[in-house]
Amino acid sequence: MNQSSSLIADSIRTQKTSLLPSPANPEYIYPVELFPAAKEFDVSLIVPAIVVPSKLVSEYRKQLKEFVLDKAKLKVIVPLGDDDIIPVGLERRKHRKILLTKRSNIFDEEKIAKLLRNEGCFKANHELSQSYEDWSTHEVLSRLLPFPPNDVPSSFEQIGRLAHLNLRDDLLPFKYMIGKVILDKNSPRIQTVVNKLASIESKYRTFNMEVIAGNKADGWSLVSVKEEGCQFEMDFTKVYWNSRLGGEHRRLTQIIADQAKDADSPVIVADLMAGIGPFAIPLTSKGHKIEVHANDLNPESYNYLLSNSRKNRCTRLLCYNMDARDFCKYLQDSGIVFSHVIMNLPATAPEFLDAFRGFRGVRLPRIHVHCFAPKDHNEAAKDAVKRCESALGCTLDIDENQVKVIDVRNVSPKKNMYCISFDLPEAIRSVQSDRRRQSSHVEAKRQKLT
Ligand SMILES: C[S@@+](CC[C@H](N)C(=O)[O-])C[C@H]1O[C@@H](n2cnc3c(N)ncnc32)[C@H](O)[C@@H]1O
Repeated sequence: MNQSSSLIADSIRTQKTSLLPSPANPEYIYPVELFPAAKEFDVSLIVPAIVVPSKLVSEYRKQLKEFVLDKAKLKVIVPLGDDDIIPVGLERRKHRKILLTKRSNIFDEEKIAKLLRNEGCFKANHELSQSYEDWSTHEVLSRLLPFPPNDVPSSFEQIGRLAHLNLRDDLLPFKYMIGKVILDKNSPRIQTVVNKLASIESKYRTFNMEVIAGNKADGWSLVSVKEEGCQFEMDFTKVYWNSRLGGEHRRLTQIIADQAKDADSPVIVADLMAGIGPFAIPLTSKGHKIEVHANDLNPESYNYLLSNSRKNRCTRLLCYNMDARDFCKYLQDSGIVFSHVIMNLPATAPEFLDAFRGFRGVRLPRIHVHCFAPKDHNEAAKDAVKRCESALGCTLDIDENQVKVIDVRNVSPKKNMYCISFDLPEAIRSVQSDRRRQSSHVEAKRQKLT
């Protein structure tokens, strides 16, 4: 909180705080129309101001930048009120007040003192009335929660009209209050606030969530999201979606789309764990010469993949509902010659590479496999290569197989998500499907990743 805001906060700290939510009433869901704590934010205080001619207001504001009151949502240029005293000869309506930070000696500051010598500029005060609506989410929660401002949540992941939080354990007693403030400050853009109940462990990478504020009527979890110019509809409680992966979806689709520009025939892509299609749909809805075979094990994801494909008028998108290993074999058996494979199931995707053992396709594809690994990039790269080699049953040559490891996103204090891309090695063709027999062979031939 900046100096001005903290002064305002100090002034309300002296007021009655009995209505503040506390761990004593943790299960209290705040009514939509009334927030008991809201009136704690009604505050009135006097701040210094400088009155300047209206036509020079932007110029003077720039000059006084460091002294102007800095508080979210606050108008710092205001007209003169009837109570403001104005020197004889000056016209009230042709002047504006610039509100300044509340320092006792503000008018002694050299820049302000100099400005006051200009015609039409003079000192004033301003009575500032603030209410709950005028405070930012962070300011309100910093005031209400018994934590230092740095430990107060104010951001969230947005999925259409839903705000999705993953609150720390010590914040759970305050979850309904946090939900209510986030809803108030972001409505109508946000209509429901949910908190994740447990870490993602399910087979389909979905998770349980609790509505902590807002609309929870039937259909609350049906959302529509825009990414890469495409519209995705889904039931957020039934399929996987992560808005934080937008950058990765763009990066990989761009690489493939760029290659398709120079290709004579369509580039064929196999998306083994496609979800509702954040790679597959942009690749096939924009007229690129790209054909995607997109698969997901979750029947709900498959259904949304189909409906989103229709909605976005995707050409050359074929959808499947199979296990990724079976799907990989199916594509080979069908003689489909794919040149890129996307595998985004970071917890276990590298292990699925065993499905390529004894590869029979006429062309060895480029693989893009996502995984979690330690923060340190070199350590992560070694880790990722080792997991891939172990599942493939043969080694990867950094140069020959064009191995690249990209940092995708920060996941937790110790873990990042990465994407490892490589050309499937020729040696995979002669690897048999017995994983146990191959792993010692890989250990012996392991290369050092530099
Ligand atoms: C992390 S999500 C990624 C989805 C999508 N690629 C994206 O970027 O949003 C992983 C997906 O893998 C699917 N999945 C899990 N196990 C699978 C399996 N054995 N075969 C195919 N898909 C699987 C899940 O249903 C989920 O949609």
